[in-house]
Amino acid sequence: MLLPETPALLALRQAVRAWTVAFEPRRRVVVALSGGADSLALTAAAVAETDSVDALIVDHRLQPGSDAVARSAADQALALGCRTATVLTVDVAEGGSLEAAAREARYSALRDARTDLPVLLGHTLDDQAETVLLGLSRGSGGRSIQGMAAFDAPWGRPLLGIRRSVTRAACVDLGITPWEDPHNNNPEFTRVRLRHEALPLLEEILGGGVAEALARTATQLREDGEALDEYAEALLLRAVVDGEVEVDTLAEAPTAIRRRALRAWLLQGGAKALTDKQLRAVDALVIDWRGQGGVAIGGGTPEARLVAARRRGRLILGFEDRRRV
Ligand SMILES: Nc1ncnc2c1ncn2[C@@H]1O[C@H](COP(=O)(O)OP(=O)(O)OP(=O)(O)O)[C@@H](O)[C@H]1O
Repeated sequence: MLLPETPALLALRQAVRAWTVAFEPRRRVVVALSGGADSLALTAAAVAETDSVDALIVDHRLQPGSDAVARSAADQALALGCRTATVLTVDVAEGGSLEAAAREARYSALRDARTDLPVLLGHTLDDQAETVLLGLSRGSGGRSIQGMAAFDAPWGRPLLGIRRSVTRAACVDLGITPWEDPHNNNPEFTRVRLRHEALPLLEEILGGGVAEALARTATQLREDGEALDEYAEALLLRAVVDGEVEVDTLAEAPTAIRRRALRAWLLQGGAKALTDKQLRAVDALVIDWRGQGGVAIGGGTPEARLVAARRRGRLILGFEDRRRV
């Protein structure tokens, strides 16, 4: 299908072209297609800008008629010029958050079906802005507000600089009708309220440009974060001896790098759901040593706690029997 040269479609093609040059020189991609405007517009641009596009559509089977929605998205993908369009049917685990379970089932099915190609997702600048705001509410530093990466293999996000209004306009230009997910208007979801209530209010009060500013901030923080992570990794390499960390080597480093090194060491040692409070307590073993006891970290077993402690100038991470008093 030859695409009309409208401003929306040209902007989308430019975004996909830049992404492909940066991350996929083979010019072969998979597109994760929900049937919504973002991923449909992405599919059209990917067909125009790469040599081969396979569409994967996940049917979560959570709503009546979901098979027809998936089938119709597959037909649209083929009409747009995809090489293949495959519907993946998944079973969503019950119990807990349905949204999270659906996401997990979706990403796992996409990962299994992608062969060795990157999977492009239709996240836009608006999604990025919402992600930053959601991250702010978690409040655990730069990492939680650096948003989504343009490429976090195998997941590619070429549209992070594109407004949602542009993907809508592109669908109009293409004469295709996107599917509207009923969840996108359900105010029970925090993200939906951010989209329809919080962001428009912020735009009004602050005079516009808020979504762009949030997305720009995310990009900058991600770049800074990646650099700091690299320094932290190098520091850790110098500081670790037989799995233990030499305190003196860490203590010299600036806080941002030292904390990142400690975080990486704890995660490598099996820490789970590490909190800022735990990390600060472990950091205190390095820079505020008063002979205090070890710090219990999530990631132990029912019988044993995972504990970071300081012994003879080194940090050690080990299991401690929970029955011990
Ligand atoms: N049913 C689906 N089948 C295939 N791809 C999908 C499906 N649903 C979503 N996607 C892909 O994921 C992108 C993001 O979708 P959406 O914003 O609905 O996801 P989300 O639940 O917010 O998940 P995320 O955690 O990835 O942000 C879509 O643009 C599309 O590329």
